[in-house]
Amino acid sequence: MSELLTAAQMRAIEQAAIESDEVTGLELMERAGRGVVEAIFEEWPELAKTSHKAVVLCGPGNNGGDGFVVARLLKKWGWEVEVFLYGDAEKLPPDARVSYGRWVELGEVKPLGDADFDIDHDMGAKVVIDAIFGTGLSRPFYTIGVVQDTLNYYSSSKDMPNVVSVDIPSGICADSGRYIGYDDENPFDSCVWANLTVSFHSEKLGHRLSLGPIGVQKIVVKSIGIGRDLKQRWEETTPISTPDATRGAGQVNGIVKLVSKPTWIGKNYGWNKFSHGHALILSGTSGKGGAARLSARGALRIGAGLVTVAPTPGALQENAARLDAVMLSPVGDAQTLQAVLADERFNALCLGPGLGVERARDLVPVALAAKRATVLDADALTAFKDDPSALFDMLHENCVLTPHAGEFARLFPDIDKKLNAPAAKGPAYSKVDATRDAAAQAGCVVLFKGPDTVIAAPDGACSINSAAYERSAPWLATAGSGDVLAGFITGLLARGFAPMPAAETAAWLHVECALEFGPGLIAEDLPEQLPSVFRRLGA
Ligand SMILES: NC(=O)C1=CN([C@@H]2O[C@H](COP(=O)(O)OP(=O)(O)OC[C@H]3O[C@@H](n4cnc5c(N)ncnc54)[C@H](OP(=O)(O)O)[C@@H]3O)[C@@H](O)[C@H]2O)[C@@H](O)CC1
Ligand SMILES: [K+]
Repeated sequence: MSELLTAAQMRAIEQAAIESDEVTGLELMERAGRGVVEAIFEEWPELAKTSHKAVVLCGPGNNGGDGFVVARLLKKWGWEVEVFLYGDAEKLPPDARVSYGRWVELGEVKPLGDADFDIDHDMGAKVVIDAIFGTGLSRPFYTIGVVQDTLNYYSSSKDMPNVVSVDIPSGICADSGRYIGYDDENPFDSCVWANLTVSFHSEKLGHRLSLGPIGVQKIVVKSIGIGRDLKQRWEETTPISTPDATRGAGQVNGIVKLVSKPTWIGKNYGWNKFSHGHALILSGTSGKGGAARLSARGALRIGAGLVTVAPTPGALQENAARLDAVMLSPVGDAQTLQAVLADERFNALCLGPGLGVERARDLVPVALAAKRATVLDADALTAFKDDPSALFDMLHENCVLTPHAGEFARLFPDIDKKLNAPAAKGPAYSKVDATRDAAAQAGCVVLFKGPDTVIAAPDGACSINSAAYERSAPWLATAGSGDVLAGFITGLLARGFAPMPAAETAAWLHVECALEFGPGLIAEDLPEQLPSVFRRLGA
């Protein structure tokens, strides 16, 4: 899994490299600028063949400094380059000031303001470089709305210059992926939309969270030669908490991981069905069983040895008519569930999909008291909206909560309020912050669904399963898709996965199944893609 950094973590890493005399800040800036030019020529190889025109928009910090390096390198490549600066050259930070000085030997610098931009005119450029703000964006910017609109017009129109953002599109908070600004005050309350974004060393959280991917469009990460192991670097510079390999992505001083292809999905297959665990999926009344059946199918396909659905007695016939490999055990009330759970072989439980809120209120306490690995989704979360702390008091470390945005707001209203307050300054409160806070409050793993699914454990371990860029699967937002995900997690818990890796692996496979099927997907299709996904993974 690769690391996703905050602006502060990136700065600390750069600082450690600079302080160890490994490299100077100016050298890093040169490498960053070179990385941008390389990425442009890799993306559009025809641009490297003859000279063209570029417009470079530089801002008041080191992001602008990178822009001056890009301008110089393109000029040396024979291009015509027009450079604008937003801010005062005398106030540039030292490295950016040097880069500015090197550019000034080659060409002029015009002030960047709205008057300099005409939205109908492409300035004859093939590429416009957005080096206005990077990881240092600290507040909204209002004064160059026309510039911003012009760039967005370019990037979304054919035969207009390509917009290349340096590090992150200006306006996006590198930590949260949110646009910095007040909705009601900023008429241009969005960021630059790029055609290509070139970042350095590692992706930042903002490339993956919230609206970040919409602005970023395509992300390329270039090395700036500070390649020493990130963990080692942190150990040298910061007190470290020991990462725990048994907890999936683990935690290295708060660094968030990007969930990637599991390497071990097939490795713990045992000898027979009994060593793959037995998942119990609680279900609802007659006519409401579809969601739990989807979970059960997911749990079975992902490798649980046995799966039992437990509907109300009245819904037994309906379920018997629909299920074959999945077994049935009627559960009318809490007492019956307690008796069923006396069988220790049920090692993973799933409550929520199609369960009904009343029934959830009765059954969840019994299920949690049994201390099995437990997924709570849908109705099992909504059931506690009036008294979330009653639920939190019962939860234990082997639980996974899987709220979507609405369920999250019901269970964690204070956290949700913070997350949805306007991002008035950077770094803004992010979905990563929110999910970590929720996991700490709940005392178990929380998987906060979305195209940017965030998974966090109470100790701060956190990862993002991103369905963006090459893994974008908007058709995954379909009825019942969450029920299948709950089933995937339950199935992996039954197989003995710990909650964090179970949630991460299930979320990754869920997106993979959607990609495997493509548009037109319905929830029933998801579990059926697992065999070919597993084959591809060599599981
Ligand atoms: N460090 C390194 O060695 C390397 C860094 N690299 C590059 O540096 C970038 C980070 O640089 P950075 O920290 O200088 O931040 P950056 O995004 O350029 O802007 C900060 C400036 O903008 C100002 N400002 C903020 N918001 C504003 C607003 N709304 N309206 C107006 N002004 C506003 C802010 O002012 P302040 O908040 O301090 O008042 C400050 O002056 C990073 O993204 C990467 O591209 C690479 O070269 C590799 C080596
Ligand atoms: K930028």
